[in-house]
Amino acid sequence: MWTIKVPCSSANIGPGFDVIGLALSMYLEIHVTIKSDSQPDPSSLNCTVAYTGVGAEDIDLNPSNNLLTRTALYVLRCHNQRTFPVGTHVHIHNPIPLGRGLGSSGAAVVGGVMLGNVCGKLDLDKPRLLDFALMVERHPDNVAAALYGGFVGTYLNELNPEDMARKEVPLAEVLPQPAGGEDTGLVPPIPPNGIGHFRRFDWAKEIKALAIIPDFEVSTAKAREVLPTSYSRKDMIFNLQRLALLTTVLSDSPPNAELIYSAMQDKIHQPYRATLIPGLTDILQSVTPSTHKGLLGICLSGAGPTILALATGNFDAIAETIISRFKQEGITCQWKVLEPAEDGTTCVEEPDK
Ligand SMILES: Nc1ncnc2c1ncn2[C@@H]1O[C@H](COP(=O)(O)OP(=O)(O)O)[C@@H](O)[C@H]1O
Ligand SMILES: N[C@@H](CCOP(=O)(O)O)C(=O)O
Repeated sequence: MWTIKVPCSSANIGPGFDVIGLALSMYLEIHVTIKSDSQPDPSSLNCTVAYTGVGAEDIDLNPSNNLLTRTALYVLRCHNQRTFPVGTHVHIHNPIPLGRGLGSSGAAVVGGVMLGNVCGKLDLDKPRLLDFALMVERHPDNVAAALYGGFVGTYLNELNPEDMARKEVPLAEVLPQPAGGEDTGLVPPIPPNGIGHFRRFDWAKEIKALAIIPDFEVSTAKAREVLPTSYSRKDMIFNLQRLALLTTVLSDSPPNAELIYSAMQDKIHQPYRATLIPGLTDILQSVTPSTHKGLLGICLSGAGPTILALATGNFDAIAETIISRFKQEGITCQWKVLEPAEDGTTCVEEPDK
């Protein structure tokens, strides 16, 4: 039996759109058992899936549709293994809210790649696992943070123009088979080596991440559709100037609230996403280190709608202000104080129970 644990993540941290990611201490857990004395069952690809945790009613348990197991199948098929090993059972326990900007899909993809690695006894290293994950979810910020842990900066190699034009690579394209349909026997596209690159930054131990999670979903795909396809030089310079400081000021101990707050300002995604998230602009402008002691900076988490407030304390008061602003829009929220997840994805073999 194996237990795979993958942290959630908060991408962008203000100006670092599609670049910066922070792994946080809420974990997707995948428990894998393989009973090889079972009967082969080609109709289920030899795999049964159970799911507990958030959004259970929305998650497809068919292994050829479920994002996590389908990603594992992609990895297996790239290694000429058409199905899961006979008798595979995958229990997914997921506390990461879906479609809230906390990297649930990135965690599922990273977990799926690791699942494929374990089931196929492939022994792939993390750089190669990153290549596979990036073929399915092309946001290196979430995926590298979830896989490696900590606070990371990432970039993708320049892809050919056709691939560059596609911001998301649907799994249907990497796994050429209609979901639930007949196995065509085709080998899916093998990822090139070293598609994504990452670098870990230090993180000041005093800084915690307060996540205020509204009770509605914004799909990442939808939150990317509202973004412009080109930007003014002025707005790009605004973000680059702040991003250049951000990675360093978040490692300074003690943290400097004034610098962090201004280094977390953004002009290339949050203003556009405000059309999908009532109250966002007001929250980002009105919750500051001068109004709230302990606050260092505030941003949209990933594609939203979660708000991420970096703070050293006073979490209740900060959360209460943001929750009451959302309440004016008829939106309820939950909140959590999270810490950087330093270890990233882990996979531990345990004796069968
Ligand atoms: N553990 C999981 N197992 C299967 N599918 C998942 C899992 N986590 C997320 N997903 C899929 O990813 C979708 C959310 O992805 P996305 O819109 O990118 O939001 P997020 O910001 O949470 O990553 C879910 O609706 C679901 O289809
Ligand atoms: N950089 C991406 C990150 C999306 O993160 P998610 O947690 O919302 O999936 C973006 O901002 O679109």
